[in-house]
Amino acid sequence: MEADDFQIKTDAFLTWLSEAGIRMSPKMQLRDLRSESRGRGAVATDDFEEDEIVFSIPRSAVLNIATALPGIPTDGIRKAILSMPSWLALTALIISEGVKKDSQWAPYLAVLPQQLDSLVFWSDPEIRELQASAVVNKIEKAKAEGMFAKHLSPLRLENCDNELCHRVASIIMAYAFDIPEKVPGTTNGDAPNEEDEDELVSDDEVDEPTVLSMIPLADMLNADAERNNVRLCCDSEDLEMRSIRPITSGEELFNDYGSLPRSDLLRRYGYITNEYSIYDVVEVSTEHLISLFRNGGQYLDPNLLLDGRDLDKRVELCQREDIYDLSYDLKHSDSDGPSIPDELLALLFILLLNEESLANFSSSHIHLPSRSKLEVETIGQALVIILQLREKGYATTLEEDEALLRGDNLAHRIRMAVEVRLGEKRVLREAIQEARAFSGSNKHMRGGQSLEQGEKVKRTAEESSQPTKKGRFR
Ligand SMILES: C[S@@+](CC[C@H](N)C(=O)[O-])C[C@H]1O[C@@H](n2cnc3c(N)ncnc32)[C@H](O)[C@@H]1O
Repeated sequence: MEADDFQIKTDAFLTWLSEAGIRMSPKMQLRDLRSESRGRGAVATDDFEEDEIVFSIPRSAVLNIATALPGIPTDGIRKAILSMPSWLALTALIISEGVKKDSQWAPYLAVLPQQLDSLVFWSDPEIRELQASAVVNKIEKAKAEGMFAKHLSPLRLENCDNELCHRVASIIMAYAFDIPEKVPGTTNGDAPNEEDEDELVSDDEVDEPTVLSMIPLADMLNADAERNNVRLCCDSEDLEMRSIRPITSGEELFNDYGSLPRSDLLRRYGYITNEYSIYDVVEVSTEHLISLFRNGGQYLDPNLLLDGRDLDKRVELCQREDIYDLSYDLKHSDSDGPSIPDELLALLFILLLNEESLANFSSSHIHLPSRSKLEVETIGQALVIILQLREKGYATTLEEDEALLRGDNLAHRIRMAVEVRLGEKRVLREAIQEARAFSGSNKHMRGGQSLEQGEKVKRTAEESSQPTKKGRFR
């Protein structure tokens, strides 16, 4: 019964696509990929060369503020929608179209999902399985509900409750595109004139205004990190999905959702694949790091602690040097750089500088040392402690998570959560290894002398309980 319903909706959508002027290459098909847990998706049924049009969509078929606002009958509601943040405006428009019997987009709206696995729909126990992942603080369900209450409730749209608002807002997060407001090179869609062309040259630093849009069919494409083979092009009158490399018959057509860590992919799209693990990150909170230098005497040598004024002075220096951030992302090392970002090393460098070097640095405005000079032994040792503490914030170990995933009794969401937290622990282990290898001179560091003797930084409890780890501080 459900399968029939799925196919009926797909067929009605395909008919609508053609009536709405969407032109599909005969070399592609919209397919039912539920057996592979990917809902609908598009597949090549013949080879494509690079830069072929896979399908094109007239702007009139797109659902956005330009096309859907005129369908709102009340002047006051139109004005209110125009003054909202773009995602809320689009939420209001989709909800309004959803209750219209004669909506121009009805067959399209019917293929959008009723249920999603984005993190906003997870229960508290499910979210707890993400453990110390920073993504937990980015879900912001209550904040979204505050926005619904402020902006959408006053419109009194039919059926508009938190559940529907979350569903529509999450569909927008996973399905919508930001496209240029105008066809590039034109003013309000007219042919370019000479003045505009001059402006385009001189203003190329200025961001093009964009409009958040639901683009039928373009949003039926799945994504899988580096496997993307098509891209939406917005530089013609019609929007065009084009191949970005040769595609062989039978390949799925994959769009690019971005280089997202699996935590964010899960939050925004409700799925993960191994392909995205290369983008995994771990956030190290600056607040936690600073508090360790303020009162973390049970982990750091008490001689490395700083009083409030000294800490404030050093934080101000970090801000002056433009390396102070609320958090720092660790990642897998790759051709773009190492696991630990330069800015985090620079922050620790300033926190660990001895008084004399700090005074020189502070007054003379000399530049921060280069990366290789920041890879100082003392900084590495402090980092190992900071990162091990970060790792201990997760309730299970990397090895326990690996064992859990070897079993086949995990519910879908729990398995995804374990994959995400395990991916973060792998990044942490890599960063710890990287920090352990720092061997630069401690000359300008506080307590440098003793640190070289391996006595100033206390071993963490974890280190002493893991005899297989290299005992740098022993
Ligand atoms: C833009 S839509 C793509 C169309 C979607 N498959 C459908 O049937 O409506 C994005 C959603 O597709 C699913 N998706 C995309 N790529 C996927 C993949 N590689 N594996 C599993 N699900 C995927 C996720 O549910 C995601 O939120």
